[in-house]
Amino acid sequence: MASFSSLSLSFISPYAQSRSKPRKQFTPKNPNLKNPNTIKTPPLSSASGGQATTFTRLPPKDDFVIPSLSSSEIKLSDLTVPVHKQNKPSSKIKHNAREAVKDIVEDVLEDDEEEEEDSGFDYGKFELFEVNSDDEFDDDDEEYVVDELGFENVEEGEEELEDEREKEKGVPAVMRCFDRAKIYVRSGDGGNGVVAFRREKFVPLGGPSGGDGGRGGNVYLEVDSAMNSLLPFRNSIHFRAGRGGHGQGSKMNGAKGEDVVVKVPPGTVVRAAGKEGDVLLELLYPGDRALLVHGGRGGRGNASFKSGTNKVPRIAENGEEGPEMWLELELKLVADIGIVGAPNAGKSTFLSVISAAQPNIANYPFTTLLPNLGVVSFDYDATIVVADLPGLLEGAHRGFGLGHEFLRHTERCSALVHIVDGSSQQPEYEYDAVRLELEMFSPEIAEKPYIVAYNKMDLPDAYEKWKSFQKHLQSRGIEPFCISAINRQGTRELITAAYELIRQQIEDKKGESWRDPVHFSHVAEMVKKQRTAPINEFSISHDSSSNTWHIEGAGLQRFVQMTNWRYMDSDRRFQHVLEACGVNKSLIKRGVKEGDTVIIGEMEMVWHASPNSSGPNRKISTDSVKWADWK
Ligand SMILES: Nc1nc2c(ncn2[C@@H]2O[C@H](COP(=O)(O)OP(=O)(O)OP(=O)(O)O)[C@@H](O)[C@H]2O)c(=O)[nH]1
Ligand SMILES: [Mg+2]
Repeated sequence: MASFSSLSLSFISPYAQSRSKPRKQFTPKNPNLKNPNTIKTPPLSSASGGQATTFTRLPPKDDFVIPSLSSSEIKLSDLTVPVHKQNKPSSKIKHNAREAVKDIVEDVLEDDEEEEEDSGFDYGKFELFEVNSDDEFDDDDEEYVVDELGFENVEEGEEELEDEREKEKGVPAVMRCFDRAKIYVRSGDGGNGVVAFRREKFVPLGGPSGGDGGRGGNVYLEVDSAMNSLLPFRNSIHFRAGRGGHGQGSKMNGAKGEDVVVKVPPGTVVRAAGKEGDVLLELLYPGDRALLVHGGRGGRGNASFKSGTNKVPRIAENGEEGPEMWLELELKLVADIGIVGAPNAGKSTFLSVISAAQPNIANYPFTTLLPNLGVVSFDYDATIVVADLPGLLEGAHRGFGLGHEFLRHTERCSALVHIVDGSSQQPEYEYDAVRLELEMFSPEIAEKPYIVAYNKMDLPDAYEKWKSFQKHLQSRGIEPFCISAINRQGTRELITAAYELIRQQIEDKKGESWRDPVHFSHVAEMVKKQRTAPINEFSISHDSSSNTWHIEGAGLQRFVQMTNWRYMDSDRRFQHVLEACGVNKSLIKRGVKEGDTVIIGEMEMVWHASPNSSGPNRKISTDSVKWADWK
């Protein structure tokens, strides 16, 4: 209350006192921007298109967990880790002659690498698939069981720890912002109405001529086909539409506030912030547009209040404040085919040879940190969009590696191409691990049609293992393709086969793509409905310790906000409305007493009971002046 009275001194009208506005203050993230109001309303094309980028650097090492080298088994998930040469586990048992030859070749290769590499770190992954044969192939069954159990325990503990660490560190900002963003939108306030009277020579008593305020600008979301990520929202997240112009004399109405159109990429899902799962909108195709919030209504000028009983109204309204909302955007890429596989399998290489996309390709895991899109054109005038996703690791569904961040993009794909690295130690194991991750992440994704492609057939190592891999998959009823992405061998056949899988769906979609862009307005209507609730819908709560009555009701609050207390007729109208909508009656029924505080929206009033008119009266700066005194 003390702060209230100090506030009132600076108020324009000696009569009026307003409670401090409850509107939230939005502090900009950038500390250099001291005043949030200095953020300019962006122009119509406020959020320009951004490119999905491929980063060639490895993510910071801190983001990945160094595996326990003492563990008896190196897991697929360990691939992310640069392993120190000296500690690298080596396979001791040769399963057969071919393995032995391979190991010799590897040893030679390792020696070469050691000479070249000064850092002592090796990002190559294939060695890490090795299973420490000491445990797995131990002849002594009992020991094996004990070892296995012991290992299981250690593994569980480690996994929990790793989970926690992963949660703590999260993923780099650029990856988080690629497909998720939180934005603030606020439509423009309406302009104020004005009190004016026509004064003209030879026109005595020209009558009221105050014009209405203009309506505030609307906020729209629109799909921009040039965008393919939500990265532009890293820099600007506040979108405010322009305020409507104030009314003027000679019945001149204020200008309409400037609209704001926030551009988003195709496939953007919109939720109200903090409400998981509550999808407000899905903007899928170019040109789709949604009206998010209507601008505030312009306040009426005194010309609009002229009536048979009041020909000289001295009243005008404030413009309605524009509604505001925080929204969460999520991008789900609209790709027909998703390329999945373990890191370094050759996914980006495959995309680069089947489309014009130029993703970065390098011989280490996690070259691709953000998904890349490519368009594949077939001879017969059909095109499909293919997405190359970051590599998947064992444990991806629980947050290991990077792939899980992007796994949900596969939800919209009609089919998957699963690339297996033929040069890995155990391609079958790599295949199984990735499939398992897909299944664990979402059974729906796992049910999508998919094609398996065994890559790097040009390498003798991969060539040798192809037959056993093929048999392994055939035994499960899957016929794998073999390709050499780098030499473009088998790639055309592979993508054509993938296309055949989804041909029907593509043709169905074709019809859809010719549809007119959809214009949604249900969100704005919903917000409007909430704000323009009937004025007689309110609830009353009483705080007996401070003798305060709170009256809650969207319609009433809006009415209070639009009442311009500068004009004397506003008070009369306000009292009349409170009487008419039943507030006074309800308060009397609930036992309101002389001097109790009544709060409606931003307004704090004192209850005065009198024989003629009982009702809440605005507090006035001097207690000696009473409503009845100046009525
Ligand atoms: N010999 C051979 N090497 C290949 C083939 N395809 C890809 N590679 C190489 O394998 C390495 C990894 O290729 P990428 O296309 O970057 O693999 P990726 O699956 O996209 O890897 P991440 O993005 O890290 O998950 C690169 O050095 C490629 O040159 C192939 O058919 N034969
Ligand atoms: Mg890649």
